[in-house]
Amino acid sequence: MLEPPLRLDASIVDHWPLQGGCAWPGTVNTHRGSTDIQSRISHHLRGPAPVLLMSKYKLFLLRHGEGAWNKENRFCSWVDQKLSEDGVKEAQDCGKLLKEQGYKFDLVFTSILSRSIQTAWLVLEAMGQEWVPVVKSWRLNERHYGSLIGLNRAEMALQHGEEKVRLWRRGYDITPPSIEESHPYFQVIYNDRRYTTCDVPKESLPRAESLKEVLDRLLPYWDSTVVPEIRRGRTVLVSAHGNSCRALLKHLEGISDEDIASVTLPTGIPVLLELDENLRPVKPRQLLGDQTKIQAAIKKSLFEILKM
Ligand SMILES: O=C(OP(=O)(O)O)[C@H](O)COP(=O)(O)O
Repeated sequence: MLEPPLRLDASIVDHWPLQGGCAWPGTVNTHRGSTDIQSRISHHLRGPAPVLLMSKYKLFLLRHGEGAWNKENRFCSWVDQKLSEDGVKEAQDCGKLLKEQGYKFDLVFTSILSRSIQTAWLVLEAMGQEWVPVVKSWRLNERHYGSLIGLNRAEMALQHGEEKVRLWRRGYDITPPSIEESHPYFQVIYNDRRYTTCDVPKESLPRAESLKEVLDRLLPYWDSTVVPEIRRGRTVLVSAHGNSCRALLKHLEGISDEDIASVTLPTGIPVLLELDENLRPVKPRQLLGDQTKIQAAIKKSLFEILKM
């Protein structure tokens, strides 16, 4: 069997032959104690009596279709933007693809931001599965980008330097400056009725988050609400955001704090994870769809964020 590469980097994105549409997560670093699916699988394949890791559950993660502010290159975060025309099409195409491939969902989880909910609806509609329950939680919201919300990333780079913006965007435990009451989107966000429905008082909701803090607020919900459904054998779709999905991938795949920087998800592309009985991946994640387009989108995003 072809040995997978040790890390996802720009050259691997370029040259590594995709196997069955798989994108191998950039994670090894067993010395840091991360649980690493590559070594788990290699271990099983190299052992005297190879044991095939059994896929017990299928889980789908989806970053919503393109939103208006994705197009304008602005930090959208907790601002409730709708999908752009292209984003609507991405979500519909995603649903068509999942239908063609014969997948059936039992339950969908979304954030309480419209772009993830609208994406879930469009996917279910295209699949003819509109009746499937959709459960919403703020804990799947996009990362709270604090005072950066609404700002254009390219302008930010000119003002603060590319390195600073790269750290704010991809440093695992770097929290951007908090949103202040004088911020143009403060009232828009915190006076929105949806934030009175959360399982914490409005005053305790975040004012800025690192990716680590996203994972910290997401995990209790994941463990208490989503995991039991997966264990019951339900096929779950999580329709969420770039960073809430990255946080989940980090958790499920045991990606290191460093390597998560180079994991990026294109909008509207479903990610299939096959998990064992302990909810650990048994094979590389699969980004479903046209592999040439997917790899081009990943490359573009990695170049833009990390200049890789
Ligand atoms: O709203 C956002 O992501 P989303 O489009 O997945 O909801 C963030 O602005 C993503 O920003 P980043 O890619 O700089 O982390």
